[in-house]
Amino acid sequence: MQVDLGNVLDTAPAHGVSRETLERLDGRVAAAHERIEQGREANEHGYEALNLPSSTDPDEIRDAVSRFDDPDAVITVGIGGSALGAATLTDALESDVDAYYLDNVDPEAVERLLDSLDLSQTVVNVVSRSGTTAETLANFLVVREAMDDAGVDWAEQTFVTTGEEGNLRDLADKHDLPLLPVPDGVPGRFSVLSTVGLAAAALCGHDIDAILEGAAAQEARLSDSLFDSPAYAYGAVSFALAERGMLQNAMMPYAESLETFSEWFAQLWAESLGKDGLGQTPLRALGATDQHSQLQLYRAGPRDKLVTLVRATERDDVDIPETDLDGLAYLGGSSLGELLDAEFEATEASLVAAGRPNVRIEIERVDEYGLGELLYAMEAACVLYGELASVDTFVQPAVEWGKRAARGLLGGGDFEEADAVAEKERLVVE
Ligand SMILES: O=P(O)(O)OC[C@H]1O[C@](O)(CO)[C@@H](O)[C@@H]1O
Repeated sequence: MQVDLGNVLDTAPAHGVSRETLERLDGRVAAAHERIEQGREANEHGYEALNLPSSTDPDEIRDAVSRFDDPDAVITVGIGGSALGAATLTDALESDVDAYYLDNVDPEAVERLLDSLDLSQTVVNVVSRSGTTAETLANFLVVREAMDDAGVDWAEQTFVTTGEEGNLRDLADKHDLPLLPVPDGVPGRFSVLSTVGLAAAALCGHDIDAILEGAAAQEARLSDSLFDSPAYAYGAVSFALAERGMLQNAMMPYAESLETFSEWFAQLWAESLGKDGLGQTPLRALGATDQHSQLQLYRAGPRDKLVTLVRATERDDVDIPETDLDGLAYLGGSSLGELLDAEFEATEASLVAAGRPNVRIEIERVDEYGLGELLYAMEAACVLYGELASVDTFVQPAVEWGKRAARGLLGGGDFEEADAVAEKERLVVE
């Protein structure tokens, strides 16, 4: 994996960051790295996530899923980091097992999925670190009833991934369900390289050892200089650009297989760094598609964006047949991969031409090793950014207000937040 900051330097000083600025920042990176290493050595909450390449036990995960005999599908019932990491992996990699995610409580979507599956051939992984998340528990109860209605012994086809206590732990104990522990010091958005993200991947037959090896390769690159660590280079330049007004970060992979990765990145970046009025808003984009959608804004809209362009340098390819269509003959005889690469390079140059800073991240292939590298590097980049911004990277207090309001609206307790909902100002236009 490599991170190329050239296009950030090229847009400096007006809209980028100069090499001199990065060299000045490197001293703060060294101090941040020391703090991170202390946190890792002490397995402090959150920092523990950066130890997962060695602390995760792949055999424990394989043992837990080995009892399920060749399912057609796996449904992961979870939300946020309890679903997005696993989805990033299974959506990026091919498998004979279909992986689905119930990470929302849209009744039509839930019903459509359950009606489409042979539940007798479906394994269910209920994932919740806290064991109390309303959406996850509600969806589990719906899935369990659907399995009952289908005459399927749900307990035979369900395993739980959860923390040391809570409703899910109780349920697993009551029904003697197979259980994978969620590492206590790892927030959900940092848990893809743990039991949380790797169980579905293992069920789908993916090489979870290779995922961890890729992650370990980026772990080994963490150093006291951003010029020696791709992860820290990305974290430091993202921070420096945000300090200079680039308060949005468009994550734009040029690979359909990385589309869910952008969703995972959005939670990691937003929930970790959006604190104290600070943060850098992650935007989800996809190359080449969004050249025909959002690029106009990135090039000619407000000067408030970093564009992060990600690609694999190796991939399977498809030839474009020769053609005599007027004006299109230049495409014939090339390939879709060559076209995608040309679009990638043209887009990054077009952003520089418009004075819009962008970073190029390249992995060799979108395979288990490459995904492990990318995911670990983004996590380490996020932790570094949080240290440089002096925010509490590993908590998410702002999300609790809405949970209390929703619970109050459903009669789950007496919450003043629910009262505030009832007092909503209205100006309805019909
Ligand atoms: O794994 P849990 O505890 O169900 O939490 C799911 C998600 O909800 C959050 O706690 C936010 O509400 C995320 O941080 C987390 O990934």
